[in-house]
Amino acid sequence: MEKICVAVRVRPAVSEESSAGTYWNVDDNRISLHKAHGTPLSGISYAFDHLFDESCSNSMVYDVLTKDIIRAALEGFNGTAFAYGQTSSGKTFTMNGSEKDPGIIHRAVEDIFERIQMISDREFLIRVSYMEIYNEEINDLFAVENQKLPIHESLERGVFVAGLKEEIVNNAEQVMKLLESGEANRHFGETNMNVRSSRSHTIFRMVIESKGKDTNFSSDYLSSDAIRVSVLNLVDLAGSERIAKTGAGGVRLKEGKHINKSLMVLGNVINKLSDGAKNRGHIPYRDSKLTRILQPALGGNAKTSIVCTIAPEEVHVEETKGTLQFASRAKRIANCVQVNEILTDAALLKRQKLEIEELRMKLQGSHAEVLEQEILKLRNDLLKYELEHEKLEMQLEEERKSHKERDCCIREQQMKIDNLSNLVTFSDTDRNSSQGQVSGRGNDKEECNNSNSISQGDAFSTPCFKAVPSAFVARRSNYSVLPDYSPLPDTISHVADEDTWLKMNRGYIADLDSLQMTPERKVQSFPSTEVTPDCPNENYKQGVENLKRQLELVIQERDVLKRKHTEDVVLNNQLMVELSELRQEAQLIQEIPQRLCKCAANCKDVYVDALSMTQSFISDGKSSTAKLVSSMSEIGASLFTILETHFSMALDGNHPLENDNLIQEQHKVLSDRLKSTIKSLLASETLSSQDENEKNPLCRCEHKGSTLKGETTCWKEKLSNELNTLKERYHGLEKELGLNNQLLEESKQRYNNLETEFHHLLEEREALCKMVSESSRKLAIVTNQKDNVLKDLNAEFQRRKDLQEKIKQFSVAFAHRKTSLVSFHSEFKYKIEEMRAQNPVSTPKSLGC
Ligand SMILES: Nc1ncnc2c1ncn2[C@@H]1O[C@H](COP(=O)(O)OP(=O)(O)OP(=O)(O)O)[C@@H](O)[C@H]1O
Repeated sequence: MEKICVAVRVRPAVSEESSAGTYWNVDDNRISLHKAHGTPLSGISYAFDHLFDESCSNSMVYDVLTKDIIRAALEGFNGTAFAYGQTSSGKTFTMNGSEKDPGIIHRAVEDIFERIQMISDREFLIRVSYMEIYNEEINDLFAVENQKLPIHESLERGVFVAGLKEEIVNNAEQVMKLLESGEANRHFGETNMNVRSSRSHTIFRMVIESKGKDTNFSSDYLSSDAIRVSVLNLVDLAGSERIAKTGAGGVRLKEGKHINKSLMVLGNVINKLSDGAKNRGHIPYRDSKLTRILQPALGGNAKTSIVCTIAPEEVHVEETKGTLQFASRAKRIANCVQVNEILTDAALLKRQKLEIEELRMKLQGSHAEVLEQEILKLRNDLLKYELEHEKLEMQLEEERKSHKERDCCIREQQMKIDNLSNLVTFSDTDRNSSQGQVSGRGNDKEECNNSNSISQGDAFSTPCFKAVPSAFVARRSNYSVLPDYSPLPDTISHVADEDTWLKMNRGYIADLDSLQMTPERKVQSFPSTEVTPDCPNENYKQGVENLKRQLELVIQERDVLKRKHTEDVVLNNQLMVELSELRQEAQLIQEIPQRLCKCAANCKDVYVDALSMTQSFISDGKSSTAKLVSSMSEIGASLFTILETHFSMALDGNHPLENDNLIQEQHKVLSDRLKSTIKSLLASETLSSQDENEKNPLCRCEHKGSTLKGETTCWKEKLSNELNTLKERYHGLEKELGLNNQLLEESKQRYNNLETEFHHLLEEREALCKMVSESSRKLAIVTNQKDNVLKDLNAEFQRRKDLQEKIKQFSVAFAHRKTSLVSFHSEFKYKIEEMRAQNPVSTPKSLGC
């Protein structure tokens, strides 16, 4: 993107003005309005890329502002240079110049042909055309018969004027001659402001085509066959004008209206473009032929420079301010510039061939080796990644398997623990019952004694399992409702007999033969920091349950937070939409002062036209009626100017009330003028008519008319009618102005309300943002908690594993003890048998002792 280059040129003053007024001060690249005694007027100061004061020549302007654009045009960039400013400010002087000091167009033409001579490696073809836009119609200045030409648009040519004569030119002289003939066809006219005023906008266009001469390979081989086409527009605009000042009527008036309208559209286009890409919206290029033709130069593909010409006289202050405002807006526009190259088929083919050649060379040369190596390396890397991937997949699979196994194992272990607990509980009951049996066994013994020791061996026989099956079976059947964990005995001596062992191992498939004999060691009771001795398994389960519940809660909370977050995001989006709507509305409101400004300018024109028409009815220009009308005209015009100033101040963001001094000054000047007019009129009136005149200045005119000699009655009536019409129009305008003011007030009010609302919304949005960040923070905490819970679960899992390991050790030790008990039992039996055999008389009773 490239900004438009904007410069301001101050024309030398036409006449010496009284030093009482204001003046424009040029300092480096800044221009500001100063009071007579040198103090700058606040708010009226502008800076530009370049500023040319009265002493600057056209050659300086060309060198600084346009030379680069002209040179870029030879390299294939589109270029446009135009002059803008009020009438008689020096636009034509800048573009066309004089004999002594040729203007931009002449210098550009000469420069182009000089440069072409210097560029040896390219061929150039230059076509020129010259057109004017007169009363919104395009005329060919090279061929007078080509009038009212239409504008067309095509993909290849963009926007173009159909039927416009284009002359192929070979040298500067040829162009100069053509220009001269074109100038002759151009519309000029005399106005109060300029004896030779341009009544049309003119566009001198040069189409520069170039092609490389050398078709062999060169460093620039890629574009040797491509054709570069650039369009250079040199534009001299007609000047904006105040009809009151130019004194235009009839044809001039019509021309002036067209000029003003097209310049207004240009101003609108510049305004929109200066708003920046985001806010600009529709650009009204099509509203005038001028903007349509200049479209590429305004925000399009062209290097553009604008020279804004101003008149330094105090009487033109308002117009100058308008021009400077236009210039400062234009300064903000950026164009997108690029070389215009057209590829012919041959060029395309050649370009592709070269590309293929280049690729082949790359492959064949040492580059190919590097590439091959690189490919090999990449392949190796790929293989490595694949292998790693496979390995990781296998690991993952193994992990999954082991995880499953572990799960199964845990479940099994859990069952075993349950069984053991049941059995331990059962063994207690069993022991109690076996104690009862022992005490009952005493009776049995007695019975045995009675039955002569038939069942002696029963004293050592294993307790009958079938004797207590029902309780055990009942317990087993209620397995699932049994407590999951019961304390294991501290020593294995409590479960010393084989049957009880068998009972204990029901449901636990333990291959006793495979059990290794381990050295006897003291079996630790179950260590558990958290497990209470009375019901540790229950506690474990409960702990796990709690953790699970916590996890669920955390997940729930996370879901709620997520939902809330989504809702917040939706709300935020809605707020953003509302915000952009409000901004658009505010934009519209901001445009109101601008519209009011235009409205005031139009009203002023109408008012001044009407008064100048009235003046034309008065034959005696020195009569008091003429004086009255003329001073009314001036006062009215000044009033409108004040209004315009106020609106333009509002447009620039300055509140009119803030510049109270200026307003008061203007007000004072006006009242002084009014007073002096009334005084002079009063002096020529009779005493009787004086009172009446003071009350009603319009009646005064009538009376004056009646008393003045030499003025016919018919004339008087005409004048009075005219004045009445004027009065009505003036009142109408006053009303309109009042309404506009009211509208402005309302708009301001609305704007303030909107601003307040906007602030509220911003606050709300901020609060929402805070809530969202708070929610995110909570979410992070909850996620953290969840991680902790998962860690706890893993720890729990590990503890269980350890526990199972201990149970296993306990089982091994238990088996070992059992084996030694069994061997002890059989040894004991054997010894008793032996003793019995040695001492057959000893009684079982004594043996039992
Ligand atoms: N920089 C300058 N130096 C000397 N004379 C100038 C300069 N600028 C303008 N003038 C003179 O001022 C007069 C008006 O200038 P010019 O015709 O160029 O104004 P303009 O802006 O083209 O007016 P319009 O819009 O009416 O065509 C001419 O006589 C011109 O020679």
